[in-house]
Amino acid sequence: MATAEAMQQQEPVGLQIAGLQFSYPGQAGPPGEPFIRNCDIDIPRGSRCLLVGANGAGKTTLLQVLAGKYMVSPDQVRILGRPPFHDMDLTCSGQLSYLGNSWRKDVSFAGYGVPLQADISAGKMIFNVDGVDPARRAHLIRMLDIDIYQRLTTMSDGQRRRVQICMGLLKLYDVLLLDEITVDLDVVGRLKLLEFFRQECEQRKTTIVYATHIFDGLENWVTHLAYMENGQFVKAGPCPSIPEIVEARKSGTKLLTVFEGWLRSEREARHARQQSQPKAVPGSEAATPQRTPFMPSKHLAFFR
Ligand SMILES: Nc1ncnc2c1ncn2[C@@H]1O[C@H](COP(=O)(O)OP(=O)(O)OP(=O)(O)O)[C@@H](O)[C@H]1O
Repeated sequence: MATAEAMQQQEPVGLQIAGLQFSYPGQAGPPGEPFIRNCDIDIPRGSRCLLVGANGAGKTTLLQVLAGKYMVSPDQVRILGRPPFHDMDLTCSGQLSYLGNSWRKDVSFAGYGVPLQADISAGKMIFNVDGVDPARRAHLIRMLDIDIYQRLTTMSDGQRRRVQICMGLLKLYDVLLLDEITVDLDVVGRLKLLEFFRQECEQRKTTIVYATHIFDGLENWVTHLAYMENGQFVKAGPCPSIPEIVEARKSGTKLLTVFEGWLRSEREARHARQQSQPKAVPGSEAATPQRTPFMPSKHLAFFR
């Protein structure tokens, strides 16, 4: 009998990265290379890909490139077969959506023309969004346990976050890019949301890429994995193709333990490299970090 993962292999590709190269203006990768590089992967529709890596590895940068926020060559990123920067209809039509941390920081505005910190109730905020299936709206409000009569100004960070997530999920999406959106949620809220995402993938073939540092409850949730180190994938693909994940599933080892091992090895290797480099004399040219000058003709990054 075909496994769920084998069946997903037969699905059309939801998201494809091939030969992607990207740097922020002035940002240098290794000598002669861009910061984001070697990030090739095919993620079939209906898959849930976990994006992991140390702080600064490039997860948010990659998700924002996938979301079409920065220009890269059209053949380097395809979402549902289309380039996200050039094909603005992907985001305008709601097929592609990015829910990120910046949303949380940017609390004065949550989209849809409504100030999030206005002295109004959660219900007024949520019901302000047009063209929403009422059953989906009711399901989200129940699943996220939102008190629609509570005023936004009286909410805790986590309660306000639930309203933001609810608004972000009201419309139907084919590809969801999630950038650490569950940090403020309590355990039950987080597990319910993960279950909701699983149903979206299984029933509607939504494709999800989820960057997070919280691994509880993801053992049997994730179908694909991409582990980033310093702007590139060092392990990536369907879970059955990654030996450490296969082994962890067999032995019942937690994902947290696997990722902790990878991150510790990465850190030790980095420290060993730093130790082996010749010490720079403070104040000398070698001690001053050199930045690549911004050259518009060489950098393809244009901000939307
Ligand atoms: N707008 C920007 N301009 C220049 N460099 C940036 C910009 N945003 C991020 N960076 C740099 O890009 C690198 C990757 O950052 P990014 O936010 O993508 O990492 P991350 O893996 O999401 O980290 P974290 O787990 O801490 O959220 C970092 O070195 C960061 O300083």
